[in-house]
Amino acid sequence: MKLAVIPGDGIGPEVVEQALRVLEKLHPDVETTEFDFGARRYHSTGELLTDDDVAALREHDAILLGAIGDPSVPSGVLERGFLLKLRFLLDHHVNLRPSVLYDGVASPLAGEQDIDFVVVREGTEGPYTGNGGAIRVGTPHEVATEVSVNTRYGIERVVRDAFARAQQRSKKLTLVHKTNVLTFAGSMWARTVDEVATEFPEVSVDYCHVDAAMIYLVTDPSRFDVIVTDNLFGDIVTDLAAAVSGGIGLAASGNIDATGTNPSMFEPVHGSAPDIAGRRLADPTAAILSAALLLRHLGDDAGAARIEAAVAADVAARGDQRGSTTEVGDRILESL
Ligand SMILES: NC(=O)C1=CN([C@@H]2O[C@H](COP(=O)(O)OP(=O)(O)OC[C@H]3O[C@@H](n4cnc5c(N)ncnc54)[C@H](O)[C@@H]3O)[C@@H](O)[C@H]2O)C=CC1
Ligand SMILES: CC(C)CC(=O)C(=O)O
Ligand SMILES: [Mg+2]
Repeated sequence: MKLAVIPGDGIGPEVVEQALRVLEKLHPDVETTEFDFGARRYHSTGELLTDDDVAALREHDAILLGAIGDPSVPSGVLERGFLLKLRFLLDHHVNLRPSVLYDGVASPLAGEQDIDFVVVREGTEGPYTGNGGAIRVGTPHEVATEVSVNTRYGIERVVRDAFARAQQRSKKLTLVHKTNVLTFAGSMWARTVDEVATEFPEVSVDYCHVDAAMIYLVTDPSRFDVIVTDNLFGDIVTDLAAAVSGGIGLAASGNIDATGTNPSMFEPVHGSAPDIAGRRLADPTAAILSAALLLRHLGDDAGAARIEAAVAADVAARGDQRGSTTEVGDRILESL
């Protein structure tokens, strides 16, 4: 396995270190190439992501990323100029974000909870494409636009992927959008879901406006199995999904090119957490579970299941005594 590793900024290197230990334990022959993308490289060279970088990344079977973003760089420069650019260039159209409440993990929600759903977030379109601009900047008459780009091609492929996952799971798919207000894009999403649904007659289809979906995520998360949604809604929904499922430190994700043309990239849902960076306080579990998604994507289901079992055992045992980043890694490695 040829693995590109992007530790990135903030807590990224701390959590990636632990995920790599786990991957190397299961695949001692893994060949890793480390890339120094992020704030430090940007400050020293001015570079974010060059054509040569992308070509080099394409030489790998998969990419493991920590996080990108740093307070020393204006907001958006690294996020847009590196992270989104990379997701778009590698056509990571399926942004896969499972939410599972593990046994023994406390949810902030009251009562017994049964949370096991996956958000299939579109990863290459929506309002994240940089289609917009600003005029009269800095004046009282400034105007800014950020246009959401939705293509039939882009929606259909992610919707079909979500249906296929629902077919393999509990056969229930929920479209989350805001069709009552964002009528142009919303209509295309809803019609596409209706059309693709005819290929999956066993999957029942539900729809929630995104605002109501946030209510149900807190009051009745068990109603969800597979959620399909656009890039912006999916970003927001999955931070709340993480919070109700035991915290952002446990939430894994995959940025997948489902055609297999480009290497897919696996990363925690969280960001670089500058508020705790450098203090060994970060929970590396999300990065470790992202490594499990990586292995499953590459066909090693048994390895992925071993990591998930080790994590399940650890989160059940740790209670609120998680310990340092390294201690969590040590325990999960030991359990493996
Ligand atoms: N995929 C990526 O690389 C992402 C990058 N970002 C970037 O990260 C930077 C910080 O963004 P924020 O909005 O603060 O989001 P964040 O996800 O980095 O942090 C939000 C909160 O969660 C906590 N947290 C995050 N990961 C944790 C972990 N593993 N263990 C324990 N606590 C954890 C942080 O301490 C903070 O209180 C920004 O530059 C942002 O653009 C944000 C989200 C995703
Ligand atoms: C920083 C953004 C580009 C990414 C993000 O928040 C996410 O993918 O969850
Ligand atoms: Mg996010």
